Amino acid sequence: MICKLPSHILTSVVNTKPFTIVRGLRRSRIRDCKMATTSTTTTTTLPSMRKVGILGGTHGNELSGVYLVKQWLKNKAAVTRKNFETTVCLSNPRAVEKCVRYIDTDLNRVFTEDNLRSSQEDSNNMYEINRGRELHAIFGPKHSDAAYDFLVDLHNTTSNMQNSLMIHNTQDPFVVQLVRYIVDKLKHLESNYVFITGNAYQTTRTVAKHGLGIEIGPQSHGSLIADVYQKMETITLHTLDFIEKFNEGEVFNACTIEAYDIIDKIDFPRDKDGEICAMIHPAFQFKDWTPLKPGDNIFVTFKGETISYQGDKTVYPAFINEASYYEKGIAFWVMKKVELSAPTLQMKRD
Ligand SMILES: CC(=O)N[C@@H](CC(=O)O)C(=O)O
Ligand SMILES: [Zn+2]
Repeated sequence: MICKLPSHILTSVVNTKPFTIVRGLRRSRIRDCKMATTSTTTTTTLPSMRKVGILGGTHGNELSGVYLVKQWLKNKAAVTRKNFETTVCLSNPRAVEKCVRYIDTDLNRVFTEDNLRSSQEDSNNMYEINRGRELHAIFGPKHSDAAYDFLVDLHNTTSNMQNSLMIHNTQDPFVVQLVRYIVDKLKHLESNYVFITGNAYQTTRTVAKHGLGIEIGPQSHGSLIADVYQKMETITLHTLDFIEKFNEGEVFNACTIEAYDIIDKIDFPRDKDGEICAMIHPAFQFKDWTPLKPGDNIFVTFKGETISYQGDKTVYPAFINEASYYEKGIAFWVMKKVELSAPTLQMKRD
Protein backbone atom coordinates (compact mmCIF):
# COMPACT_ATOMS: atom_id res chain seq x y z
CA MET A 1 0.00 0.00 0.00
CA ILE A 2 1.41 3.39 -1.00
CA CYS A 3 -0.52 5.28 1.60
CA LYS A 4 0.89 4.83 5.09
CA LEU A 5 -0.08 6.12 8.47
CA PRO A 6 2.70 8.02 10.15
CA SER A 7 4.84 5.43 11.93
CA HIS A 8 4.64 7.26 15.26
CA ILE A 9 0.85 7.04 15.30
CA LEU A 10 -0.23 6.79 18.89
CA THR A 11 3.09 5.64 20.18
CA SER A 12 4.76 8.90 21.08
CA VAL A 13 3.70 11.00 23.99
CA VAL A 14 4.24 14.72 23.81
CA ASN A 15 6.07 15.91 26.87
CA THR A 16 4.21 18.43 28.92
CA LYS A 17 5.22 19.76 32.30
CA PRO A 18 3.99 17.75 35.24
CA PHE A 19 0.65 18.92 36.49
CA THR A 20 -1.70 18.28 39.33
CA ILE A 21 -4.29 15.71 38.43
CA VAL A 22 -6.85 14.89 41.05
CA ARG A 23 -8.29 11.52 40.24
CA GLY A 24 -11.48 9.98 41.43
CA LEU A 25 -13.37 13.22 41.97
CA ARG A 26 -16.82 13.33 40.52
CA ARG A 27 -17.82 16.05 38.07
CA SER A 28 -20.20 17.52 40.63
CA ARG A 29 -17.15 18.77 42.52
CA ILE A 30 -16.62 21.16 39.65
CA ARG A 31 -19.96 22.77 40.20
CA ASP A 32 -19.63 22.62 43.97
CA CYS A 33 -16.34 24.41 44.21
CA LYS A 34 -17.73 27.93 43.88
CA MET A 35 -20.47 27.17 46.41
CA ALA A 36 -18.27 25.79 49.15
CA THR A 37 -18.12 28.06 52.17
CA THR A 38 -15.08 26.55 53.80
CA SER A 39 -11.95 25.14 52.31
CA THR A 40 -9.69 22.57 53.88
CA THR A 41 -6.77 23.45 51.63
CA THR A 42 -4.40 26.31 52.17
CA THR A 43 -5.00 29.56 50.38
CA THR A 44 -2.64 30.66 47.64
CA THR A 45 -2.12 34.39 47.51
CA LEU A 46 -0.87 36.26 44.48
CA PRO A 47 -0.18 39.95 43.96
CA SER A 48 -2.90 41.98 42.29
CA MET A 49 -2.98 42.04 38.48
CA ARG A 50 -1.91 45.52 37.41
CA LYS A 51 -1.22 45.18 33.69
CA VAL A 52 -3.43 43.14 31.39
CA GLY A 53 -3.06 42.74 27.62
CA ILE A 54 -5.64 41.62 25.07
CA LEU A 55 -4.07 40.32 21.86
CA GLY A 56 -5.83 39.62 18.56
CA GLY A 57 -4.39 38.91 15.14
CA THR A 58 -1.47 36.83 16.37
CA HIS A 59 -2.64 34.88 13.31
CA GLY A 60 -3.68 37.55 10.81
CA ASN A 61 -6.49 35.58 9.16
CA GLU A 62 -8.33 34.60 12.37
CA LEU A 63 -10.81 37.40 12.15
CA SER A 64 -12.84 37.27 15.39
CA GLY A 65 -9.83 38.38 17.43
CA VAL A 66 -8.73 40.83 14.73
CA TYR A 67 -12.08 42.60 14.65
CA LEU A 68 -12.63 42.48 18.41
CA VAL A 69 -9.28 44.17 18.92
CA LYS A 70 -10.07 46.73 16.21
CA GLN A 71 -13.38 47.50 17.95
CA TRP A 72 -11.75 47.76 21.38
CA LEU A 73 -9.03 50.03 20.06
CA LYS A 74 -11.85 52.41 19.05
CA ASN A 75 -13.84 51.85 22.25
CA LYS A 76 -11.49 51.30 25.18
CA ALA A 77 -14.33 51.74 27.70
CA ALA A 78 -15.61 48.20 27.00
CA VAL A 79 -12.34 46.68 28.24
CA THR A 80 -11.46 49.25 30.89
CA ARG A 81 -11.80 48.17 34.50
CA LYS A 82 -11.17 50.18 37.66
CA ASN A 83 -8.44 48.04 39.18
CA PHE A 84 -6.04 47.37 36.33
CA GLU A 85 -4.68 48.84 33.15
CA THR A 86 -5.74 47.18 29.87
CA THR A 87 -3.64 47.26 26.72
CA VAL A 88 -5.29 46.15 23.48
CA CYS A 89 -2.94 45.11 20.70
CA LEU A 90 -3.01 43.72 17.18
CA SER A 91 -0.10 41.30 17.50
CA ASN A 92 0.77 40.78 13.84
CA PRO A 93 -0.36 43.91 11.95
CA ARG A 94 1.33 43.00 8.66
CA ALA A 95 -0.30 39.57 8.59
CA VAL A 96 -3.64 41.20 9.46
CA GLU A 97 -3.24 43.65 6.57
CA LYS A 98 -2.63 40.77 4.15
CA CYS A 99 -5.16 38.51 5.89
CA VAL A 100 -2.68 35.66 6.18
CA ARG A 101 -1.61 33.57 9.17
CA TYR A 102 1.91 35.04 9.06
CA ILE A 103 4.35 36.81 6.76
CA ASP A 104 7.57 34.77 7.26
CA THR A 105 6.99 32.42 10.16
CA ASP A 106 4.32 31.60 12.75
CA LEU A 107 4.37 34.40 15.38
CA ASN A 108 2.80 31.99 17.89
CA ARG A 109 6.00 29.91 17.84
CA VAL A 110 8.72 32.55 18.10
CA PHE A 111 8.79 33.29 21.83
CA THR A 112 11.69 30.96 22.55
CA GLU A 113 14.71 31.95 24.62
CA ASP A 114 16.91 31.80 21.52
CA ASN A 115 14.75 34.21 19.54
CA LEU A 116 14.25 36.61 22.43
CA ARG A 117 17.84 36.84 23.59
CA SER A 118 18.43 39.89 21.44
CA SER A 119 15.95 42.74 21.51
CA GLN A 120 17.66 44.48 18.59
CA GLU A 121 15.91 44.90 15.25
CA ASP A 122 17.71 42.71 12.76
CA SER A 123 16.78 43.28 9.15
CA ASN A 124 18.07 39.83 8.17
CA ASN A 125 15.54 38.24 10.44
CA MET A 126 12.07 37.22 9.57
CA TYR A 127 9.33 39.77 10.23
CA GLU A 128 7.72 37.73 13.01
CA ILE A 129 11.04 37.33 14.85
CA ASN A 130 11.39 41.11 15.01
CA ARG A 131 7.71 41.58 15.83
CA GLY A 132 8.05 38.95 18.55
CA ARG A 133 10.90 40.95 20.07
CA GLU A 134 8.81 44.11 19.94
CA LEU A 135 5.93 42.36 21.70
CA HIS A 136 8.37 40.91 24.20
CA ALA A 137 9.68 44.43 24.90
CA ILE A 138 6.12 45.68 25.48
CA PHE A 139 4.59 42.77 27.39
CA GLY A 140 7.68 41.08 28.83
CA PRO A 141 10.42 40.37 29.49
CA LYS A 142 9.34 36.80 30.07
CA HIS A 143 9.82 35.54 33.64
CA SER A 144 10.60 39.05 34.93
CA ASP A 145 8.83 41.30 37.43
CA ALA A 146 8.36 43.89 34.69
CA ALA A 147 6.30 41.50 32.53
CA TYR A 148 2.58 42.05 32.10
CA ASP A 149 0.57 40.23 34.73
CA PHE A 150 -1.84 38.67 32.26
CA LEU A 151 -2.22 38.17 28.51
CA VAL A 152 -5.27 36.80 26.76
CA ASP A 153 -4.73 35.83 23.12
CA LEU A 154 -7.66 35.40 20.72
CA HIS A 155 -7.66 32.61 18.11
CA ASN A 156 -10.04 30.99 15.66
CA THR A 157 -9.92 27.53 14.18
CA THR A 158 -11.51 25.91 11.15
CA SER A 159 -12.12 22.87 13.41
CA ASN A 160 -15.30 22.40 15.39
CA MET A 161 -13.58 23.25 18.68
CA GLN A 162 -16.52 25.28 20.05
CA ASN A 163 -15.47 27.42 23.04
CA SER A 164 -12.03 26.17 23.94
CA LEU A 165 -9.76 27.64 26.59
CA MET A 166 -6.05 26.95 26.30
CA ILE A 167 -3.76 26.63 29.31
CA HIS A 168 -0.01 26.18 29.05
CA ASN A 169 0.85 26.12 32.74
CA THR A 170 -1.35 23.80 34.73
CA GLN A 171 0.54 24.76 37.89
CA ASP A 172 -0.84 28.29 37.67
CA PRO A 173 -3.73 28.53 40.18
CA PHE A 174 -4.78 31.91 38.79
CA VAL A 175 -5.44 30.51 35.32
CA VAL A 176 -7.05 27.30 36.60
CA GLN A 177 -9.40 29.40 38.76
CA LEU A 178 -10.04 31.70 35.80
CA VAL A 179 -11.07 28.90 33.43
CA ARG A 180 -13.27 27.42 36.13
CA TYR A 181 -14.95 30.83 36.46
CA ILE A 182 -15.43 31.15 32.67
CA VAL A 183 -16.80 27.61 32.25
CA ASP A 184 -19.20 28.29 35.10
CA LYS A 185 -20.40 31.52 33.44
CA LEU A 186 -20.87 29.73 30.12
CA LYS A 187 -22.41 26.51 31.35
CA HIS A 188 -25.72 27.30 29.63
CA LEU A 189 -23.87 26.90 26.31
CA GLU A 190 -22.76 23.30 27.08
CA SER A 191 -19.88 23.37 24.63
CA ASN A 192 -16.95 24.61 26.63
CA TYR A 193 -13.63 22.83 26.84
CA VAL A 194 -10.41 23.46 28.69
CA PHE A 195 -7.26 21.99 27.24
CA ILE A 196 -3.58 21.93 27.97
CA THR A 197 -1.22 22.91 25.19
CA GLY A 198 1.88 22.37 27.32
CA ASN A 199 5.20 24.01 26.61
CA ALA A 200 6.02 22.29 23.32
CA TYR A 201 5.73 25.63 21.53
CA GLN A 202 6.19 29.11 22.91
CA THR A 203 3.13 31.23 22.20
CA THR A 204 2.62 34.99 22.44
CA ARG A 205 0.72 34.61 25.70
CA THR A 206 3.73 32.93 27.40
CA VAL A 207 5.41 36.35 27.61
CA ALA A 208 3.22 37.46 30.54
CA LYS A 209 3.22 36.10 34.08
CA HIS A 210 -0.14 34.41 33.43
CA GLY A 211 -1.73 33.64 30.08
CA LEU A 212 -4.89 32.28 28.53
CA GLY A 213 -5.60 31.37 24.90
CA ILE A 214 -9.15 31.44 23.60
CA GLU A 215 -9.74 29.22 20.57
CA ILE A 216 -13.21 29.31 19.00
CA GLY A 217 -14.47 27.54 15.90
CA PRO A 218 -15.47 26.50 13.40
CA GLN A 219 -14.75 29.68 11.49
CA SER A 220 -12.97 29.72 8.12
CA HIS A 221 -9.81 31.75 8.07
CA GLY A 222 -10.41 35.15 6.51
CA SER A 223 -14.10 35.25 7.43
CA LEU A 224 -16.31 36.21 10.34
CA ILE A 225 -19.14 34.19 11.87
CA ALA A 226 -21.20 36.44 14.12
CA ASP A 227 -21.87 33.97 16.94
CA VAL A 228 -18.19 32.94 17.05
CA TYR A 229 -17.24 36.62 17.35
CA GLN A 230 -19.84 37.17 20.06
CA LYS A 231 -18.72 34.14 22.09
CA MET A 232 -15.14 35.36 21.94
CA GLU A 233 -16.25 38.80 23.10
CA THR A 234 -18.22 37.29 25.99
CA ILE A 235 -15.35 35.06 27.13
CA THR A 236 -12.85 37.92 26.98
CA LEU A 237 -15.14 40.14 29.05
CA HIS A 238 -15.64 37.34 31.62
CA THR A 239 -11.85 37.12 31.79
CA LEU A 240 -11.58 40.83 32.59
CA ASP A 241 -14.38 40.52 35.17
CA PHE A 242 -12.57 37.65 36.88
CA ILE A 243 -9.37 39.70 37.10
CA GLU A 244 -11.34 42.64 38.48
CA LYS A 245 -13.00 40.44 41.13
CA PHE A 246 -9.62 39.00 42.07
CA ASN A 247 -8.18 42.52 42.42
CA GLU A 248 -11.15 43.48 44.60
CA GLY A 249 -10.19 40.71 47.02
CA GLU A 250 -12.78 38.05 46.15
CA VAL A 251 -11.88 34.60 47.45
CA PHE A 252 -12.03 31.77 44.90
CA ASN A 253 -12.46 28.47 46.68
CA ALA A 254 -10.34 25.43 45.89
CA CYS A 255 -11.73 23.67 42.86
CA THR A 256 -11.29 20.89 40.37
CA ILE A 257 -12.07 21.17 36.68
CA GLU A 258 -12.30 18.76 33.80
CA ALA A 259 -9.69 19.36 31.13
CA TYR A 260 -8.03 17.62 28.21
CA ASP A 261 -4.32 16.98 27.93
CA ILE A 262 -2.45 16.24 24.74
CA ILE A 263 -1.26 12.69 24.08
CA ASP A 264 -0.19 13.02 20.45
CA LYS A 265 -0.55 14.92 17.18
CA ILE A 266 -1.47 12.72 14.21
CA ASP A 267 -0.38 13.56 10.66
CA PHE A 268 -2.25 12.70 7.48
CA PRO A 269 -1.16 9.51 5.73
CA ARG A 270 1.48 10.54 3.18
CA ASP A 271 3.15 8.94 0.17
CA LYS A 272 6.90 8.58 -0.28
CA ASP A 273 7.15 12.18 -1.55
CA GLY A 274 5.46 13.49 1.58
CA GLU A 275 2.25 14.21 -0.31
CA ILE A 276 -1.02 13.75 1.57
CA CYS A 277 -2.86 10.69 0.26
CA ALA A 278 -5.98 10.71 2.42
CA MET A 279 -8.51 13.16 3.80
CA ILE A 280 -10.33 13.36 7.11
CA HIS A 281 -13.13 10.77 6.95
CA PRO A 282 -16.57 12.40 6.58
CA ALA A 283 -17.78 10.62 9.74
CA PHE A 284 -14.85 12.16 11.67
CA GLN A 285 -15.12 15.70 10.32
CA PHE A 286 -16.35 18.21 12.94
CA LYS A 287 -16.21 15.51 15.68
CA ASP A 288 -13.80 17.48 17.87
CA TRP A 289 -14.14 16.49 21.54
CA THR A 290 -16.37 13.49 20.61
CA PRO A 291 -14.95 10.19 21.98
CA LEU A 292 -12.86 8.44 19.31
CA LYS A 293 -12.87 4.68 19.75
CA PRO A 294 -10.46 2.08 18.36
CA GLY A 295 -11.76 1.05 14.94
CA ASP A 296 -13.57 4.34 14.20
CA ASN A 297 -12.89 5.74 10.75
CA ILE A 298 -10.54 8.72 10.71
CA PHE A 299 -9.25 9.00 7.12
CA VAL A 300 -10.45 8.16 3.62
CA THR A 301 -7.92 7.87 0.78
CA PHE A 302 -8.43 9.56 -2.59
CA LYS A 303 -9.37 6.11 -3.90
CA GLY A 304 -12.06 5.78 -1.25
CA GLU A 305 -10.37 3.33 1.15
CA THR A 306 -11.10 4.01 4.78
CA ILE A 307 -8.45 4.09 7.49
CA SER A 308 -9.51 3.50 11.05
CA TYR A 309 -8.11 4.54 14.37
CA GLN A 310 -5.61 1.98 15.65
CA GLY A 311 -5.32 3.08 19.27
CA ASP A 312 -6.15 0.76 22.15
CA LYS A 313 -8.42 3.07 24.13
CA THR A 314 -11.02 5.78 23.68
CA VAL A 315 -9.50 9.23 23.27
CA TYR A 316 -10.76 12.74 22.50
CA PRO A 317 -9.78 14.38 19.20
CA ALA A 318 -9.22 18.11 18.77
CA PHE A 319 -8.21 20.44 15.92
CA ILE A 320 -9.60 17.94 13.36
CA ASN A 321 -8.74 19.25 9.89
CA GLU A 322 -7.48 22.65 11.10
CA ALA A 323 -6.48 24.36 7.83
CA SER A 324 -3.29 25.95 9.12
CA TYR A 325 -1.97 22.62 10.44
CA TYR A 326 -1.56 20.97 7.03
CA GLU A 327 1.85 22.64 6.71
CA LYS A 328 2.74 21.54 10.23
CA GLY A 329 1.95 17.89 9.45
CA ILE A 330 -1.01 17.66 11.80
CA ALA A 331 -4.40 16.20 10.87
CA PHE A 332 -5.71 16.24 14.46
CA TRP A 333 -4.63 16.21 18.10
CA VAL A 334 -5.31 13.25 20.36
CA MET A 335 -6.30 14.16 23.90
CA LYS A 336 -7.14 12.44 27.15
CA LYS A 337 -9.43 13.64 29.90
CA VAL A 338 -7.76 14.84 33.09
CA GLU A 339 -8.83 16.82 36.10
CA LEU A 340 -7.00 19.96 37.13
CA SER A 341 -7.15 21.34 40.60
CA ALA A 342 -6.37 24.71 42.09
CA PRO A 343 -6.13 25.73 45.75
CA THR A 344 -8.20 28.53 47.22
CA LEU A 345 -7.01 31.76 45.67
CA GLN A 346 -6.98 35.30 46.94
CA MET A 347 -5.10 38.48 46.21
CA LYS A 348 -2.10 39.15 48.42
CA ARG A 349 -2.65 42.38 50.35
CA ASP A 350 0.41 44.62 50.69
C1 LIG B 1 -5.30 26.91 14.91
C2 LIG B 1 -4.26 27.59 15.73
O1 LIG B 1 -3.61 28.50 15.26
N1 LIG B 1 -4.09 27.18 16.98
C3 LIG B 1 -3.13 27.78 17.88
C4 LIG B 1 -3.23 27.17 19.23
C5 LIG B 1 -2.53 27.98 20.28
O2 LIG B 1 -2.68 29.21 20.28
O3 LIG B 1 -1.84 27.38 21.12
C6 LIG B 1 -1.72 27.60 17.34
O4 LIG B 1 -1.39 26.51 16.86
O5 LIG B 1 -0.92 28.53 17.43
ZN1 LIG C 1 -4.50 31.06 15.85
